[in-house]
Amino acid sequence: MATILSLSNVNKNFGALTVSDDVTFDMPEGQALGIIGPNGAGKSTLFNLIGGTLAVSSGTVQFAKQDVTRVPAAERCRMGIARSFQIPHPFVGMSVYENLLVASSFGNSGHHDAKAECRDILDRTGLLPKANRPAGSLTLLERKRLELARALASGPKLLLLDEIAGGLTEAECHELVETIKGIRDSGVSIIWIEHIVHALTAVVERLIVIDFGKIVAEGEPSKVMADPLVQEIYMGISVDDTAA
Ligand SMILES: Nc1ncnc2c1ncn2[C@@H]1O[C@H](COP(=O)(O)OP(=O)(O)OP(=O)(O)O)[C@@H](O)[C@H]1O
Repeated sequence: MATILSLSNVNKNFGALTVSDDVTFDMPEGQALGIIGPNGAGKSTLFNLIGGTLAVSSGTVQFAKQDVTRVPAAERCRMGIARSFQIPHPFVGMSVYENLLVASSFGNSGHHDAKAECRDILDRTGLLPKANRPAGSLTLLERKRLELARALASGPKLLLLDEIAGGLTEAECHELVETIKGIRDSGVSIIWIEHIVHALTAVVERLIVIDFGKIVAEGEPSKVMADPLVQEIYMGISVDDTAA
């Protein structure tokens, strides 16, 4: 399987604060990869470095066999890296459908028929009945779906999902997981940062744990979650507690 994304010794410092610390990993095309870690561990920063909204302090980012370390964010989007944000900010005065058309015109879509493609994405993300509603009138779940749909409309090869399930009810979360599984099964590579671990592990086949900007564990999700170090870092269960 070809490598879609490769990070080599990526570092990011804000003054004296190191937020990405020698991050190195390869991601095969078509993989669904989860990233977890405590608040402030540097997860969203990593997305900013992959998407190009932040420049690395050192190290390299390769996407689809090209060195994109110095490539601006808009160009990376056109190359096929799309992202959903923790807090959705759609164009609230535009319709849901128009929001997708905007994303399609800026992205990597190259669709022969962008309108038909956007309608198909609305259908796949459950937003077709809301297509002509102003984006500002959507519920939280619908806004999350729109965030996903806009990212898809840009024609991604790699989709970065930043805490997309946050704030949803259990039932809503389940609905969204099914939609993301559909995207994964269509062959789009996915990296998903999420605190709702059961939602994440329902989709991803590999998990990376970040703490203080450093990768501290990675591998098959159930094995990673059973690692005592991960339990201590992520869930506050210390090895001593379990022994008591
Ligand atoms: N532009 C910036 N300037 C200075 N410090 C920053 C900047 N962006 C992020 N940080 C700091 O970097 C650290 C990592 O932030 P980041 O948002 O990447 O963490 P996170 O793991 O995504 O957290 P959360 O789970 O809460 O979203 C935090 O201490 C944050 O305050």
